[in-house]
Amino acid sequence: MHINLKHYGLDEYFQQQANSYESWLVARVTVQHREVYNVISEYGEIEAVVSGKFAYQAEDYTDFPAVGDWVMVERVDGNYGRTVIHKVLHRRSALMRKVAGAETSGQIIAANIDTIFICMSLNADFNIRRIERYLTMAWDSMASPVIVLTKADLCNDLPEKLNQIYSVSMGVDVISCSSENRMGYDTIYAYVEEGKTIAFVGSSGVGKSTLINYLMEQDVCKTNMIREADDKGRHTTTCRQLLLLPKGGIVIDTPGMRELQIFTGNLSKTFADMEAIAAQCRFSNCSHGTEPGCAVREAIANGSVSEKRFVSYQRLQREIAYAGLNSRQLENEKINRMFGSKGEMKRVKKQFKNKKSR
Ligand SMILES: Nc1nc2c(ncn2[C@@H]2O[C@H](COP(=O)(O)OP(=O)(O)OP(=O)(O)O)[C@@H](O)[C@H]2O)c(=O)[nH]1
Ligand SMILES: [Zn+2]
Repeated sequence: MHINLKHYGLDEYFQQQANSYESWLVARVTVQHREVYNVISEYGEIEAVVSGKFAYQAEDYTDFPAVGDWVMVERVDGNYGRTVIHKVLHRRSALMRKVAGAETSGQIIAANIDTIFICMSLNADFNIRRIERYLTMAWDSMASPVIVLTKADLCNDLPEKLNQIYSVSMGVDVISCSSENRMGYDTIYAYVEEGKTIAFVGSSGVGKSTLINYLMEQDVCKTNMIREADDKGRHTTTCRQLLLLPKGGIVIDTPGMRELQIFTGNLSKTFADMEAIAAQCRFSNCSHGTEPGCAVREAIANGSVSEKRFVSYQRLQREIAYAGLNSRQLENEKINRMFGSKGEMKRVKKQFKNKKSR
């Protein structure tokens, strides 16, 4: 069996990293169970576990592979048994969430997503503040967000809702759609590209599965069940979490994507307007409370910024602080996410130089 991994999104960025591990095979994670993964290599799909050394060296959950990750595995003959994951290649993007409980460590929900569709229905689920949260998270993941408003058929004030969305979406594309008449579906399709990975987030019931089934041209869960051994060797069936679309492109749909809590957020992009105004406050550390010369309070007073948006901005700021990370840690976190670690970044740079000078 020979599988063309380009269809699964293997491009120059990952191939170049993979080239530096000659004795291992490059593969992409398609399913994550608790400790067992499914990975697809050019020889087909196989179960995999991380090596003992890998687990020992991992500092937190984010170091472990996630669905969408490109990994280096040991070569195995034939498509049976389990292979060993030795390395996670540097992620181009990573969607994170808080780990349940009080821990401040994050968990990767999915990696290497190119376009993330933020779904919200135009009826019951409609909530501008929720869009702000998702946008903040999407920007931070380094995937490009697109807003998808579903159930347009159940909405009788679309222009007004769209205006509300535009006021917070800052140049992000907005698509409204309906499964009733397939309005907007072609526009969504236009974002799907050979070798590019997409994902859908949003509250339960907004219509994510409906859209995925449409793109897959079939009922995903019914047709993509795989039989495999669980941790205890029992045979179970699971749904693939990374799927090839029939006309090219890849969709990631993991249980964790379906409800997301904010872990880290990139406020400066979602709230570029607020930050620009805040930069004009007399004091650089202005809390926009009672300080004199506060440009934010002035903007609210003269109506150029809505009070609600300001409250939402402050709440998100607090949440990010609660996640236990200051801006410096956030930066480090980003470097880690992109390059594995600072040491790893140096190693890759060096490798690249050596290659060029050869
Ligand atoms: N009227 C209308 N109903 C829709 C539309 N899209 C989806 N639905 C219905 O909404 C319900 C929920 O849709 P799903 O696609 O299962 O929603 P989901 O976001 O995948 O939900 P979870 O699996 O819980 O995350 C289903 O009954 C769909 O038929 C739409 O555009 N218009
Ligand atoms: Zn101020």
